[in-house]
Amino acid sequence: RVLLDAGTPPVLDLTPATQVLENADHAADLDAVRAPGTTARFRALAPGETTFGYAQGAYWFRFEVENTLPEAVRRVLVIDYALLDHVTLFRIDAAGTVTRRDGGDRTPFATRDLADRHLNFLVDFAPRASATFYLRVESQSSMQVPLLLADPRAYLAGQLTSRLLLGLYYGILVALTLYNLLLFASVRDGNFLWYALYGASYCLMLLCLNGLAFQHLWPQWPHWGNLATLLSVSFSMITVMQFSRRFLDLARRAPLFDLLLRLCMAFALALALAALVAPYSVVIRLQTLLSLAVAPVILIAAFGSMRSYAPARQFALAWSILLIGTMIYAAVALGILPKVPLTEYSIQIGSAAEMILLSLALAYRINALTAENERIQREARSELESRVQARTADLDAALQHLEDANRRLDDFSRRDGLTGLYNRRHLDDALARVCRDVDAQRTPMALMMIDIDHFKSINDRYGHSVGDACLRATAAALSQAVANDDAILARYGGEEFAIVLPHIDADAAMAVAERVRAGIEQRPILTDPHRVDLTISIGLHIVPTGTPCEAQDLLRRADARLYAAKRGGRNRIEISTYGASRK
Ligand SMILES: Nc1nc2c(ncn2[C@@H]2O[C@H](COP(=O)(O)OP(=O)(O)OP(=O)(O)O)[C@@H](O)[C@H]2O)c(=O)[nH]1
Repeated sequence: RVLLDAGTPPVLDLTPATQVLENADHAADLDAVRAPGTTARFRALAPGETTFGYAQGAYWFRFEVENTLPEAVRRVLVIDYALLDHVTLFRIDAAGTVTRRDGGDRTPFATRDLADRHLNFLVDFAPRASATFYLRVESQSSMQVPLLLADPRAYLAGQLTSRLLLGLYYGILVALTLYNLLLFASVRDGNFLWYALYGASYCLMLLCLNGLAFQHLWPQWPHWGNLATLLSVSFSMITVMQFSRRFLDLARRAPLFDLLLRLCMAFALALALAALVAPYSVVIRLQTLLSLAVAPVILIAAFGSMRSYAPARQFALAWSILLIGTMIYAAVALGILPKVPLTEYSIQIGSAAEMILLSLALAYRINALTAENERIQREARSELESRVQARTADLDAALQHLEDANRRLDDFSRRDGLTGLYNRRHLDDALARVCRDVDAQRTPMALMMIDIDHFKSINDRYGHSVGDACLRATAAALSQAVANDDAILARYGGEEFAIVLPHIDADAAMAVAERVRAGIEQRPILTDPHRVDLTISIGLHIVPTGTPCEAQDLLRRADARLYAAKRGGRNRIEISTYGASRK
């Protein structure tokens, strides 16, 4: 029996003064439970015993209240749990009058005495009057019946604090949801969308579970309120599983967990559809079981991915905090931890921290992916650069080869095939160049035209191949004779050679010519089995300092001297300068 006196606390826990009776077949009415035999079967509640699991039948609670004060007292009877379906309160006065009140979340919200998320009934006590209460509770949800008897004003004042904390909590959830929705709109990364959907369904689920959705969103539609609870539970699970699968990249990193979560998602979706037709009690029980399975699967998957995937660490931390919050809440329900705001709201604190951490984890993941992308791009760029460099080097080498080949080809086209000396084409170019040089530097120069004497007769006598050998030997002898001079030696045609001597005066040129002539004369050509004695005739033309040098004129004049040497008896040198000539 509860006594209302001056010392009674304004919010009183009725549990110690309450008796309970379980009526498995729902059939008993007030008279039946008041029958002497049945009354005796009521048992006192154990300390803190307010939850009875998913109960099949109806529960009857019984308590007596006596107002010992000399004035009338108004109290509110509160059931501190939002989801009970049908609650009937019978009050029996001392005179035996029975009054009945009905409530529960299957009854429109407006029927409640106080506009509060918890079911409540106002009860008035006359001075020094007492009453016995029978409370019949029937629900497909989990049977939780924490009874309070409170001064209405004190109760509502206490609710203000809890409303403030809940408001703060939902504010955080809504802000995070909207923030991630905006991020999805700009970044177009599906993870943000799934996070936002998870945030929204989780928020709705908690609003349903703590009675605020019924009070504020659909007070007229209790049936929809019950359906919405089931749907929000299913969608919270579906969205959190999809978010986890995507965030942790389970399809690639842990295909088995991915498959497991996909099956769970399909099951959760099936339960959402079942909620439309199946009894609430069946669906909510299966959902509770499923959620007990899903939470550890996600946590294990997150811990498993941690080593190879850095963003999984924050994910695992976020989940751990939510689970710790849930465990603290369970510990409070089991009476292991005291019920203070920090523990009472541990699920809210845990899930708010979880949502914040997950949001940070998303940002971290984006950063990590961006860094990874940049690294790949950087590597691809440097790979490309090194390939371009390798190709450029190949190209350079090919160009070099081509240049060398061209040079060799050019050189080849300027060489005489038989003797290896420069040919006439080269001589013409070289002579023109030397002319320009000596003109510019104002130095003298000389040109020697050389012809082998009676070469035709060598051919005729020994044969053409011996003639060729003689040409090669003569070429070698000439090269040797002018090796130390700055001379350009060429085979001018047939058995005729030319030597250009740049920057040389008449005497020096004459000395070279004499050395060349004597060299050939003194060195017979030995081509087994023949010995051929050769002589040459030389026409030498000198361009003295200050005289313009003209290649064709020079050739003509040197050639003229050569013929003079032939006419003069051969094996001799004829020399001329502009305007003068001498032997
Ligand atoms: N074996 C050989 N003979 C050549 C070559 N080019 C030209 N000849 C020969 O050289 C001879 C040149 O003779 P000619 O110009 O008549 O005069 P020569 O016999 O040298 O008499 P002179 O010049 O008057 O002393 C010709 O018989 C050509 O056939 C060659 O590459 N090889």
